Amino acid sequence: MAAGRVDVRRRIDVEKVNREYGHTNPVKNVCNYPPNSKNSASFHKSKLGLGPKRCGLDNVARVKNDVRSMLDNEAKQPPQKKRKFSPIVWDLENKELSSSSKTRVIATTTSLSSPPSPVKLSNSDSNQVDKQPPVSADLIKEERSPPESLVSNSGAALSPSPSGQGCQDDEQEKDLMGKDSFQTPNLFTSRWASDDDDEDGSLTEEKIRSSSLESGEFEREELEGDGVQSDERSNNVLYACKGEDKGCKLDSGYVMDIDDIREEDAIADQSDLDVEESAGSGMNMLLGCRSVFEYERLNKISEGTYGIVYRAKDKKTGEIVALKKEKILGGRDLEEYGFPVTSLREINILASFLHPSIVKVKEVVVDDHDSVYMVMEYMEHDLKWLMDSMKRQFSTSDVKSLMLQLLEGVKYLHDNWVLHRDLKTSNLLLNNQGELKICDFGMARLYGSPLKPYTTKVVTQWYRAPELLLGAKKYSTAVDMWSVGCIMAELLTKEPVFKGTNEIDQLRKIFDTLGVPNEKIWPGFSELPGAKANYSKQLYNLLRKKFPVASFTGSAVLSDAGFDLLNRLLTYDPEKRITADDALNHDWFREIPLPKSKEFFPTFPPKV
Ligand SMILES: Nc1ncnc2c1ncn2[C@@H]1O[C@H](COP(=O)(O)OP(=O)(O)OP(=O)(O)O)[C@@H](O)[C@H]1O
Repeated sequence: MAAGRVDVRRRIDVEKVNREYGHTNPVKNVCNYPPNSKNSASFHKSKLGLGPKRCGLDNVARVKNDVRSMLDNEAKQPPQKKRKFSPIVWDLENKELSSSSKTRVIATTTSLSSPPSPVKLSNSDSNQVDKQPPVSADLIKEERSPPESLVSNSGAALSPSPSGQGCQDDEQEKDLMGKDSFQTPNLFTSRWASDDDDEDGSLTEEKIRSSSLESGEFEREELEGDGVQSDERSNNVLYACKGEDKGCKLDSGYVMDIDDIREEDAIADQSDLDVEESAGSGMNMLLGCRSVFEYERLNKISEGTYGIVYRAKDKKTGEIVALKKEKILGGRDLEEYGFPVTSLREINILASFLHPSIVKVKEVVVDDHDSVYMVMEYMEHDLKWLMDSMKRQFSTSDVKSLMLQLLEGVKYLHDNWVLHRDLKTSNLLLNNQGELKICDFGMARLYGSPLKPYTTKVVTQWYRAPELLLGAKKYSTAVDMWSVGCIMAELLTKEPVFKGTNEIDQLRKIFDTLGVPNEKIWPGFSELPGAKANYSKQLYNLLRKKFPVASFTGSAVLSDAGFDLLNRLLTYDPEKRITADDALNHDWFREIPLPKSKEFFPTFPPKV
């Protein structure tokens, strides 16, 4: 094992877990939730006071109270090493820590220096009207900092063992789970041994049916001898990609270089916590989790940069779930951390959150190859796929319903100090109950005050805010709100609104539609690194042309109120861009046609 790598194959110290989490009953198995809690999310929510009732919380003082009570509670616990804020919780063995000189994880101790400003109608329109009430003095005075409660003790428990039985050795497993509750998996004959699926990435109805007949038999023939290559194959995806242009080209022309994340991590390293500080406390993310063999793999849904998503069935309950296999990309992440930072972020954040608009992580499971899988509620569609396959556009009331749910989710994230940083239609899932949920938190991170420099290579290019494209290193929640604006436009027309082929072209497309910004409408614009370049000379905001009040051609129409919301989302100056909270209260959602209720939302043919 390379120096500093996390040894995830530790056994659980059941007694320690019981001691740490104050269990009166011994931990039986699986993830270390306290008695009566159904899953880690509810555990963390109840512990952090961030449960559903707190959704929409915008009172910073209340958050601080949560932090205080959390800290008080912690003070009553046996002495532990204190951590600074970190979205990442893991467990390292101290001896390994000392052997690595560079074992630091990204984190931020920051909070927002400038509170949300009054929102003005802006963009390249020269006549800006201040239509919003001033921000309350209390809010401005309040020093905003991320609640420590959010970042401590979060994360599901993970810990693969070399035994192939998840995190326990055989005997312990039998004791904890009941003698016949666990079927010994054969890695080399299981569907989980291979990342491959059908050539077209999906199974036919017939194959899905036959694969569900009896797990094992069908797969055994299909995948004999395939397992050993699976990790190599998934690694090769990155290497092949990196060989080309140092980055991975994604669905919408977005190039994300793994080095960008590292660059960001290095920036964050300068003042944030190091692993050593985090190692002494927090949950072991790999502690006590079940094996992936509890699930029968059905078909591959998607393969992205950071993970492969499968549809799978819980062998015990028959429940259909989505399993995201976190890719171990090799390189520094693997050598120094033993696990990709992006995956740690995603698991840690998702396991901490519980909101109807955020995809629910049920548990984390492992296999014998040290692969980690996030088990999520299964959602039938993502909005990108849906719009690509739909013949008609969403109606205005459909779009309002989707936008409200999206804004609720974004508000929840921002209230809880998280920037998603990769909002796009393929990261918005929709189920047949008309529920929208945000997924893919690989790029998400905590934010706080004072603003810190982060990498600008976040957010898929078409949804990337102008401040990021122009190289601003300090940014905040407004980057997500720009993406929400792009998503609103796309939901109305079924087409991405700014479809640049590269970063320069992306800016050109934005400027061609909204006009070139200037110091008057965006103070500080001219100081941005990219502002000197010679872009378009187009001075006017032509957005209304793309979204007229009426149309005789069947193209998207937008009322004045709807256009006002879109314009406020696609406002150049991040300080003036509308917040999720204000957007939720926008008049557009109160005018006819009203948002469609979820029960009446149309259903669509399944993806598989
Ligand atoms: N819970 C889920 N239920 C159903 N499908 C899902 C679920 N989560 C993700 N997917 C599908 O998998 C796709 C990729 O998921 P995700 O974005 O989390 O992976 P990723 O590797 O980070 O992808 P990318 O590189 O595109 O960002 C989604 O667009 C969606 O189609």
